[in-house]
Amino acid sequence: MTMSDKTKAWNVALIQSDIILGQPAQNRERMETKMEQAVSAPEKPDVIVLSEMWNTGYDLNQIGSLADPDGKESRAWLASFARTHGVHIVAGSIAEKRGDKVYNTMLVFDRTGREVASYSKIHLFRLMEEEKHLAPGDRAVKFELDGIPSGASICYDIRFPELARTLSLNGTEVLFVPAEWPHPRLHHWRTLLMARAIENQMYVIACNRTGTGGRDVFFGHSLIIDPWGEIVAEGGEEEEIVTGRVDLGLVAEVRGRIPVFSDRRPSLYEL
Ligand SMILES: O=C(O)CCC(=O)C(=O)O
Repeated sequence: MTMSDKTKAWNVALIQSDIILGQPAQNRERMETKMEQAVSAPEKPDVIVLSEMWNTGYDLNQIGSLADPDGKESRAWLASFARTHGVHIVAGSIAEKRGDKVYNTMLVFDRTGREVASYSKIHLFRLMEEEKHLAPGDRAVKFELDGIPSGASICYDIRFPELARTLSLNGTEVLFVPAEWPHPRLHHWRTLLMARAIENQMYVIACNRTGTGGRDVFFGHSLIIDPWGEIVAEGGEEEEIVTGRVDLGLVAEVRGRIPVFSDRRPSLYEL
């Protein structure tokens, strides 16, 4: 199926799941089972979204040996799942080994199984010592699914409004945000996601993990927020598949109602 105009809607399924620290094979099996469950639902999803670093969790001390070399194994099964079930997959992010470095990389497949984007997290999170073990990506990434301009952000990236702004100024209508965001910063998570949606007048679709990893307790609360800042769906603190329907025509409507993009004064934004 192709989507030629932007008045269409997507059913979205966020796989809000726990992650077993340092166990890529078990995590893959668990993800696949939950994704099978998502595509078997009566409202079959158009897009499935996973959370951040779902293959390894933050097992940073072993990350060099656990990371998927060139993301090959993850890419193969995700592409095959997307093709088999005719579903887009914003496959959260994986620990991906490239050369002697490890990246926190988002992979995106369309419903034919074609990889349409990969994005390595550009802002590494010092509070979890990411910068000591991972290498940062070096570019922002936008892509299309069904012709809908979409953008990539991973977890901590949402604290940098410049990234979401750059993406929206370049046409992005849907921002995907896989995360491993822990307590006690639930209000930061919800407020920042809400702000990115309202200020950029775009959908924000964010999938956060649950469970514990080391000292961190992850609270779920995956969110789908519309371009007016209304919550379409929100998870609780436990594992679940969070689903919602996204009306892609709403972006143009909201952008027409309050024309912030044409009201910008970029020449005055420098001191
Ligand atoms: O910014 C935060 O509070 C959480 C960020 C985070 O956990 C991450 O980027 O992995």
